[in-house]
Amino acid sequence: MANGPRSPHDRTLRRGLLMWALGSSVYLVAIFHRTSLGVASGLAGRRFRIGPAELSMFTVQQLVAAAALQLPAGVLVDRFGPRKTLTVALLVMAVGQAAFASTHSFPLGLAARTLLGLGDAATFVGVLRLTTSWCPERRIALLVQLTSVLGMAGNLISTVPLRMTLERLGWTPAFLGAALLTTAMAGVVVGVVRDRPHVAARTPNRPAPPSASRDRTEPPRDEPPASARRTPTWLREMRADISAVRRVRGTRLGFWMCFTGAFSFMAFSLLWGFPFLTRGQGLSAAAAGRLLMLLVVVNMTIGPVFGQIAATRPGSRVRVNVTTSAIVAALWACVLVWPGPAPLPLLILLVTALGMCGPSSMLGADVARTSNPGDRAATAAAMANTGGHAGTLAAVALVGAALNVAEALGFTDRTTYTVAFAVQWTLFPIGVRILLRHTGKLRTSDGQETQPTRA
Ligand SMILES: N[C@@H](Cc1c[nH]cn1)C(=O)NCC(=O)O
Repeated sequence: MANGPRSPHDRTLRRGLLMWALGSSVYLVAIFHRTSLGVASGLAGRRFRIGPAELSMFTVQQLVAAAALQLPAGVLVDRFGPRKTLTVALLVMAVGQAAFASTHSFPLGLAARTLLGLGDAATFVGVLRLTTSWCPERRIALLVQLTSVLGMAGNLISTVPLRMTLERLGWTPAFLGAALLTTAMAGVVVGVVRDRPHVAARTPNRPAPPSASRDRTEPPRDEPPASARRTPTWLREMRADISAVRRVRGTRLGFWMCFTGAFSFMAFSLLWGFPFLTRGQGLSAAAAGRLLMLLVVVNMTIGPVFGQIAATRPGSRVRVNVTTSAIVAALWACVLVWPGPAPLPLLILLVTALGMCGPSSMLGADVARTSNPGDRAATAAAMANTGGHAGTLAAVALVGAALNVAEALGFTDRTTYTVAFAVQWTLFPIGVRILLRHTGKLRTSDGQETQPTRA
């Protein structure tokens, strides 16, 4: 009977889902902050008295901060637990958004966006660690994709609802309100989130005992040499954790899956998609906005599908990731060689395929997670996610540099954008080639992809 007494297992599962939901809400808040400049860029230009180049610096600065802190954030999550790290991340984002709400100075604005990026860095890996600690293994891949779906909801809130709030309340109250809500969320996390079931049963910073699934190549932790003993213990242990995770081949494979899966989609959705569609392809602002909305909707729809595939057929994660990237690369090639503006159905196909890239790159984080022991889940996922950040920064920089050169040479808008996006296209063959090399290493003698397990 559904109403009968619940078993301890059911109770743990329910609490696990509550923890996941709370963690994912933190991620939603982070994605809201990450994307909140989109509809506010016109207002920001007037408020800070800056042009498009400085405006894009806000986004790039935020990305660089998130990328730089990604790996340390993963290690901190594994060491101090998701509750503390998610709380600090929320408070850092709240301070960043409050500063962004109050200042008119461009350098201070940049500092505020840096804080937003730093806080953001800990959220995805924090939720991932919370999920792996609380939920059964067979549900994790799907829940991680659903986390991303909720993140996209944060992206949606930062579009029309944020624009309406900005119009009604104005810049400072709207962003201060967002900062206040973020602080309130930190209170909820402190009050409700617990790092794992039965806290008392485990040691505080090392939740799981060394497990049989740890990489066999990992050397024993000998006494460090005298020179190394001058380094603080926490720093030595942090370095040891990072290098242990890096040595696992599945982590490196996950890195390149994230790199290849994320770069084009992220550069398009965060910065260059809108000008490409309007100035490069001649669409109206409204039509370009609808295509960017389609990108988010596809991302949210495909996430659960890829999550289910990862949960039931983990051996196909690499294939799904590579196939998605190949489709996107082929569609980009069609759009870029099309004589004149590409037809709308082709652009719709391209944007739909780009929307699949978010869930596809998440598969890389999942491969890294399952290739490492559970007490390094966040570090492993962070290392893989760094691949996505590195690819995104490379694509953003390549497109930006190519735009500058093409504009200086006096090309038309369409040619300028075609050249710039052709340059970012070159990252596909590079990423896929390295990725496939790592896949080759992951195959066993009978040709099957190995299935690394986690603690
Ligand atoms: N789907 C990935 C794409 C990405 C972005 N940066 C690095 N990879 C993703 O959303 N990861 C989670 C995140 O919030 O970074």
